[in-house]
Amino acid sequence: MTTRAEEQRTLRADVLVIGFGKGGKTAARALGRLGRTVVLVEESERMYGGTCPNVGCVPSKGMVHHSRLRRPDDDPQAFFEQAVAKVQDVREFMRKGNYESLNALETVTIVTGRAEFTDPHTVSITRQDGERLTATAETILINAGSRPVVPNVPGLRASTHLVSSTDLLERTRLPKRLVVIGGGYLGLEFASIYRAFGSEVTVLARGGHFLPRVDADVAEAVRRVLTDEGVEIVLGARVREVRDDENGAAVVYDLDGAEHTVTADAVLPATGRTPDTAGLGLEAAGVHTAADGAIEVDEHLRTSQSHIFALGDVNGGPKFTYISLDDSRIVLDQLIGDGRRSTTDRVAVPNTVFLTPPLATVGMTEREAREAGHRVRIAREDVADILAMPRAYAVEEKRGLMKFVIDADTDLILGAALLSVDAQELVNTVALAMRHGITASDLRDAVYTHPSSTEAFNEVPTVVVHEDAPA
Ligand SMILES: Cc1cc2nc3c(=O)[nH]c(=O)nc-3n(C[C@H](O)[C@H](O)[C@H](O)COP(=O)(O)OP(=O)(O)OC[C@H]3O[C@@H](n4cnc5c(N)ncnc54)[C@H](O)[C@@H]3O)c2cc1C
Ligand SMILES: NC(=O)c1ccc[n+]([C@@H]2O[C@H](COP(=O)([O-])OP(=O)(O)OC[C@H]3O[C@@H](n4cnc5c(N)ncnc54)[C@H](O)[C@@H]3O)[C@@H](O)[C@H]2O)c1
Repeated sequence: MTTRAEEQRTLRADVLVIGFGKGGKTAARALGRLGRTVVLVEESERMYGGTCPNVGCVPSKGMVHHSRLRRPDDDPQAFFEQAVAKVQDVREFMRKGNYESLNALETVTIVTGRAEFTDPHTVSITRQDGERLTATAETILINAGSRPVVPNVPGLRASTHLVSSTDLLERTRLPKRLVVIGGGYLGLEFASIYRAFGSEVTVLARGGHFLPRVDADVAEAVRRVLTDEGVEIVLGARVREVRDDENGAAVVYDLDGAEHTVTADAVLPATGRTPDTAGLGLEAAGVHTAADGAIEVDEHLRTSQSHIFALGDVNGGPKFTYISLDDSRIVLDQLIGDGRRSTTDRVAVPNTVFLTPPLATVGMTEREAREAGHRVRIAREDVADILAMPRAYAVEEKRGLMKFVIDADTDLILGAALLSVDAQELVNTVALAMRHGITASDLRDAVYTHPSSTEAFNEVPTVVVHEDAPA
């Protein structure tokens, strides 16, 4: 697409945005609507809208959905191909929508090319055909995202079977055997998706504890769901080497002092993502980075140059779309508000790993609550036993559990872990309750629609399985 901007060679604007991610596009839209001139630079025309709608949250959750529609007599390969096509249609719809909604604003100019600072107010933009433009602005927002980390395992980078999450969302060939290195958000979501599509899946997790960020009882329930579906989870595996041979990639790992090998058609490293700052020319701008490449920011997201802000994954904060969105609120508050909003305002931020059923968590674990000095009451129930929640039976998803960590002295909710149908929605209600000091008893006594999953809250807080003795 050729935009108005690309007919000119030097662009001047009030605000320059580097990267079409959630934070950048939200700020660009708000500022453009207020009459500020904005230049938004995005490296790839396939990425209008950023990671989330193109190669992240939305297509991966589309794949979760489609993988669960497969019936036993569907041909796995044909079914998979159709699912990828449907998910890519949604991506295309969103990509276009993202482009058109911003391009429709007279004040906003989208430039497709890679931006690199040449001084604190100027970037040079290189388009794919090699043409160069310059853009300069008083205020600059960096929203360049992150890229996957590929661990330094001999043979992994050279393997023809190495895949990224993006490859797995776009390719139309279902891998017969998928090996995932890493047992975090991405690794477990892709393991669950590809197993449901019919792949043999092995997860090699390096720690001895599965899901160390949740309590052991919750982690065990998640492990059971995945292993019952046929995902093989190897804990404490140290991947030593990847060797391509005639059967695929031989992934060699150490476990308990012995060497093991698992063969795969596709090997997915899911070992975290790192801020995408190499090549941005941050030194020329005088913008400081931390050792891991993250742009250093204060609680208002200002970098070491006070007119340059960093939003989203690139600033080293939690890597979620809703955090990038919240970053845009903070930056907008600095530019057009009263400047009081900051990252320290964030309380009870929920997370969801989109397994089936999803695992959603918020606040403290049982262990963290005790470490923080609380006298803890634990309420917990298996989903199949929650009489107040017939929805689990109606939709035939009775797996999982709900757990609340409650302050036994104040009745305030300190945290929750919900492995349940609809958990990605339920957790937002718990988070809101926590933020506004709504007690566990208030949550229990509220009136909810029927038959809904929220009704579980009428019951689970009453199922107390443990309370610490008074000090
Ligand atoms: C497979 C997957 C699933 C995920 N699922 C979820 C989920 O369910 N929920 C959730 O909240 N989060 C999820 N995430 C994380 C989420 O996608 C990211 O946290 C979020 O998209 C980060 O957005 P951002 O605003 O930082 O920038 P991004 O959306 O990453 O955008 C950055 C943009 O900058 C561009 N760019 C980079 N460098 C330059 C440059 N020099 N010049 C011009 N343009 C440049 C890039 O091309 C990119 O389009 C997932 C991530 C992945 C990979
Ligand atoms: N549902 C969601 O919200 C969602 C889904 C996918 C991704 N994401 C975001 O994307 C980011 C990237 O996801 P991710 O799962 O790659 O990262 P992650 O940080 O969630 O998990 C990485 C895992 O890899 C392990 N690991 C790290 N180095 C390793 C090595 N050398 N060998 C073996 N294991 C190793 C870690 O111990 C950890 O368990 C996440 O931080 C998350 O914010 C979010």
